[in-house]
Amino acid sequence: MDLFAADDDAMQPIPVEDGELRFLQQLKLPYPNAELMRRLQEDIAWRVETIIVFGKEQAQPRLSAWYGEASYTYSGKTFHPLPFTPLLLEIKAAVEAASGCRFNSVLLNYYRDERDSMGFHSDDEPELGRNPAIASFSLGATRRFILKHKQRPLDLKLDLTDGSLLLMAGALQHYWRHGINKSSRAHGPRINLTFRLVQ
Ligand SMILES: O=C(O)CCC(=O)C(=O)O
Ligand SMILES: [Fe+2]
Repeated sequence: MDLFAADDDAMQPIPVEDGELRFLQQLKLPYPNAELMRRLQEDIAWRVETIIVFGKEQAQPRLSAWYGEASYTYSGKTFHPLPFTPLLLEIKAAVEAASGCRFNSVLLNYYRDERDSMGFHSDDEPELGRNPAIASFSLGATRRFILKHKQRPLDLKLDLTDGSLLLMAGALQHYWRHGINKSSRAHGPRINLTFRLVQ
């Protein structure tokens, strides 16, 4: 066996300071991406979450859902997840095999079109522990994932394509924020799943 042969199933490092990023173009799963996308669109209990901005309730500009085994606080709200579905368990197993990390919960986000977005944040809640590994699986339309360093004028832009897996690890959440801006160009629907290990 050639240990140094190019391995299409291995996550490749993306050079970044103050943290770790790894990327895989296509996560191996027993279903085509389009079928996974359709099943998740239909079967997930999608909700519009609200957040309080300057004392006013505002709908988040996307749909979301939590599944898994542990409740979790995010943007100041505590979520009580639904139990993993068989399909989510299959995806989780594939994500764990590719990343070598273990996860017990997933936040799903559904960007309906180019007007949906995710504000800049770090996934640094105490429940995630120090230097959490977070695996982000994308389906559907390509959207640009932007990372901005908190202390230095550095940014990084990654186009997250259909079927791709991004792993954020090491001190990344400590030093960087990430988000997805609205786009002025038309985009179809996109679903993103971020797998986490909640302590
Ligand atoms: O949709 C994405 O790619 C990012 C999702 C994200 O940052 C999160 O769920 O915390
Ligand atoms: Fe995030």
